[in-house]
Amino acid sequence: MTRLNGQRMDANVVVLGTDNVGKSALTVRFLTRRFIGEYGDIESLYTHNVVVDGREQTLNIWDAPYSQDLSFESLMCEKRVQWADGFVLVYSICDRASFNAVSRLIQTIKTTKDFLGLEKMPIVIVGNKRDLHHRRTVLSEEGRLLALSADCQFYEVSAAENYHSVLMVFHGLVDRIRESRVSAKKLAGIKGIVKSMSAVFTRRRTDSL
Ligand SMILES: Nc1nc2c(ncn2[C@@H]2O[C@H](COP(=O)(O)OP(=O)(O)OP(=O)(O)O)[C@@H](O)[C@H]2O)c(=O)[nH]1
Repeated sequence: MTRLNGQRMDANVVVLGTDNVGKSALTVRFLTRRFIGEYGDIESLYTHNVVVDGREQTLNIWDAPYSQDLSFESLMCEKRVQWADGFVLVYSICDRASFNAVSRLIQTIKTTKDFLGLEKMPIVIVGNKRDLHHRRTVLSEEGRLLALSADCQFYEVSAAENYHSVLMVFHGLVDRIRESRVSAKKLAGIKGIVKSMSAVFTRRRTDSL
């Protein structure tokens, strides 16, 4: 989970999406600025230090596999939601099924988060392989609309061709994680005030009896 000590923040990020959408390409591009083409299909956990808006961050990034087996996927989702401070959900703009899977993943994450009683989970949706626009089957508007309806951020990128847009994805998620931490702190503060006020009133009422 996220830790804030002064200016430094640690955050856990899960990169998720169906096979072949470019999860590893996106992650490796962010970590190394490079696109190497083939990545194998091993699950990986990386730690990376970045500076966002002048503040240092340590990101733990889990490049996670996806399962078609929905019961296994929901079990895994519980583990991931417990571990994560935010999600990068990736689809390929040339693969409609991968887009539909992102839509399902958002629902599964939200249901799991509610089940675990957690606060809002920051999510960024990424339509990858923008360079293959001649093979596009998912319109940008569809991605944008999905993000709007699920209160997520949206980016279309090409991990193959562009580092900057990939950087924006991770910086965007860091911003969202920070925002959600600030609102969680405020909420905890308000809850604390309400709790102590109701304790005072309860005491007064019992004293006057
Ligand atoms: N043209 C193009 N190809 C890409 C892009 N991103 C990834 N690829 C290619 O898509 C294939 C899959 O990329 P990966 O990064 O391995 O995808 P993944 O989602 O991690 O795949 P799994 O390991 O199966 O889960 C590879 O051949 C990449 O070279 C992109 O932006 N544009």
